[in-house]
Amino acid sequence: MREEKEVFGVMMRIIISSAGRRVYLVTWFRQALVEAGIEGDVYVLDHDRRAPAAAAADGFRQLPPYTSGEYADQLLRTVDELRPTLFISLNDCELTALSQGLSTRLRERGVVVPCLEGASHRAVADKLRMSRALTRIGVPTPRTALLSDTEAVHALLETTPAVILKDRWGSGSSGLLRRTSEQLRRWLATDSATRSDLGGSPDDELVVQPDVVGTEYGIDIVTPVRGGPVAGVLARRKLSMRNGETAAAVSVDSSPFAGLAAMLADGLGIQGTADVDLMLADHGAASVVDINPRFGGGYPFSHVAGADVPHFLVASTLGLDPHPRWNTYRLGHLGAKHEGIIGFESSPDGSAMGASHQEGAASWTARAVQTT
Ligand SMILES: NC(=O)CC[C@H](N)C(=O)O
Repeated sequence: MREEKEVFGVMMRIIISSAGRRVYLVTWFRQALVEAGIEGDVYVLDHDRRAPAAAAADGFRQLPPYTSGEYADQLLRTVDELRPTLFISLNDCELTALSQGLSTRLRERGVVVPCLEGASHRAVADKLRMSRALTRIGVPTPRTALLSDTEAVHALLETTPAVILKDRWGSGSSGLLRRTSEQLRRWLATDSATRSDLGGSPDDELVVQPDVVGTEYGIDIVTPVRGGPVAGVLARRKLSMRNGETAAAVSVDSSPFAGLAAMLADGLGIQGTADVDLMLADHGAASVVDINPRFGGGYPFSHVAGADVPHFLVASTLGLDPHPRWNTYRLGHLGAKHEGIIGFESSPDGSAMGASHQEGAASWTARAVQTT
């Protein structure tokens, strides 16, 4: 696929579901289409009709919450209406639904849906299961025990001076607490009725892991959208976190992570892109602490350094050769996230309708103008 040549006759509609605040991804997918000369558009689906990403998209449809019995049927109706070529989700709950059969129903409609299959998805969504699954496929990961499994926790405390506790089903570092092993031993020795609250979650919803001293890295493992060998790995060293997401990071050479990426891609059956957090201990050993089978909060740092995963995913969906530059980026490039704001064209009741720079939105604007 060459930027300067138009790909005649190809019309590609991309749906980014649960796009939320990730305006940049909508923009980068739209750019990927334009730069490759592919006619197409990017639609956003979200429960929140004021989701910022909706304002950056060519079109928007509101969906019920994932917990609603209406969610799956409404999603299928929306897909039948919009007939996308590629459907990607940025939300872990939605990815759970996709991995449990919804992706099959979308694929039956001819839509390309990169996601993990059920067992692999369960393995990455649950940190207890993840540690077992990764150990089984030979990927280093911290020893993990459920807080409610007192025996396993005591055994783990023997191996480390300090531990971290985090949400078993959490994303990023949600619910993260640090305790010395001695503090946790004392906490466990206290009568459960009079114990201080530890993070607010029930004991079987928190996992305990050794507090690995080292440097945190984030990588994206990129594979073809229908699965296959690793096509690229993008890496950055995290400098700061905010709300469970990387806030500042510097791009680094990904080659030290190539072996690990291949094991994960093969062991889990990664499709498209997966965001992986790693700790590199001071003595050099890497261990995987979190896996999100989607674009995560770390990808923007690789993109601003020059990588272009949206381009690769578009090419992979259409069976075209990607431009090899998608997988190159400047090393040592520092990125820092900042606040942004986007304007919506509004309907008379104030609900978000889309942005004014797009064709689709232009008719909404006209409709809004007519009715006021
Ligand atoms: N929310 C997420 O995507 C998880 C955090 C992500 N791995 C990051 O480093 O930003």
